[in-house]
Amino acid sequence: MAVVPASLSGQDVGSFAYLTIKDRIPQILTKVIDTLHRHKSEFFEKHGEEGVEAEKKAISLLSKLRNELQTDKPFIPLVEKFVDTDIWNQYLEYQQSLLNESDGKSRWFYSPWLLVECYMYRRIHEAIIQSPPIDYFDVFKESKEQNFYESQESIIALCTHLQQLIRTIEDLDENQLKDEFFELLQISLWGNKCDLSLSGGESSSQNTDVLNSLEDLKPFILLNDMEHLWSLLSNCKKTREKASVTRVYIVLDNSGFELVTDLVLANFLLSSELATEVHFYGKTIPWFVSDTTIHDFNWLIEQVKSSNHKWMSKCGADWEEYIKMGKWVYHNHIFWTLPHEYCAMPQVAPDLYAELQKAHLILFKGDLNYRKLTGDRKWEFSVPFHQALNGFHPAPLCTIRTIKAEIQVGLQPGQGEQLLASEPSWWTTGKYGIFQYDGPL
Ligand SMILES: O=P(O)(O)OC[C@@]1(O)O[C@H](CO)[C@@H](O)[C@@H]1O
Ligand SMILES: [Mn+2]
Repeated sequence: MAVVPASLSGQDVGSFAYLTIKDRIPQILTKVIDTLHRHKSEFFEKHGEEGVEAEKKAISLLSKLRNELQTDKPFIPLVEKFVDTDIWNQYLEYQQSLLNESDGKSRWFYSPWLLVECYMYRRIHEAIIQSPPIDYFDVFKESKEQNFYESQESIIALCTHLQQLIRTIEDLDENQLKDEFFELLQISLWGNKCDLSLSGGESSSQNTDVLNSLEDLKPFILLNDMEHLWSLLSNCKKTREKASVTRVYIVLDNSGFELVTDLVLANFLLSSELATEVHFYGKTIPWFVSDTTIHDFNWLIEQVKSSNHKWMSKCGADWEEYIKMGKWVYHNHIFWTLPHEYCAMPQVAPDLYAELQKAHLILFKGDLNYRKLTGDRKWEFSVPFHQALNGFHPAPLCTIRTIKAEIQVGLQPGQGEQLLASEPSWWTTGKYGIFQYDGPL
């Protein structure tokens, strides 16, 4: 086993992990409770008194959770039987055993930050599934939909751009096609600024003109491996035999505007023939406020399709067609909402690892994916990405992430330290972004 650094943790007072556990997570929980309150009459209309009782139960479970968090109580096992309950409880026991070896405190401020945050979202889900008949309710749905509605203008601009591009795509030479690819990659990168967990669940939509801001944003791309993605995919296209496939997997992050940018990119991959199939992975339960579930995915495509705007609705119709034809495939797997780092995937979810090995390229969207890829550990800035992946190499992969947590590897010697000295919060605001590739060059 390779030696790896310690996990980020709320133990480090003043760190972003500490502030998240102290302020942001309780704020999100309070918002969840408030959301349930506000839906009381809807639950009554749908389920009568039973619905109101269920709402009360969910709220009391969530208030208890908030109290456990704020008084730094030990983690308790999950109780409700669900597909991942046993794996979760085993992991909690394992973490407890690690802590027993040191000071024995398996609690909110003493456990690895990644576990703490994942545990909180899993406990929210538990409170909901313990409260039938409202056990289907997505407490973050409203915020995700709001993000989509508030980004309408940018979405229209993006869809129009895509449709114009597709019309002339066959006339483009290699360099022009590459430029377009790079442009859509960057849009997908900056789309990741809009997550709702960083903003404590408050609205964080796309209202700047991202298409026209790309040049201004370029200096903030700290690592730029876009060229590797182009060589890889254009090479696949050139060497591909008739009837053979190029599969790109996108491990999705946030719904709303970010998801639109990812779908636009996925559409371009097919239209340019850089890929012949795009596979998407979302979350099986509501997660980190804005993460995409199958319901969000279907809902958003339906919304895009039913838009009054000609080009936007054309996009939605095309996307639905890709799904019907099997060119776009959406997958679910519980692994994505477990607390494990990705290097544990071959042991914990060998079926998923085997599936990922079929990809020609995997794109990991967003900050949480980066944290899980690198184990959410205190790596030195200059440690190579390949090393931080700690054996996770299912296929060539690239992370597309705006930096929103105190973890970054693969920088030039001194680069991270310099940023820290001039701008202490540089790595928690989403101002900077990366395309970081690992795979054959
Ligand atoms: O994965 P995403 O949506 O890009 O970001 C998730 C995030 O908001 O959640 C964590 C804090 O709650 C941070 O790691 C990160 O900023
Ligand atoms: Mn997210």
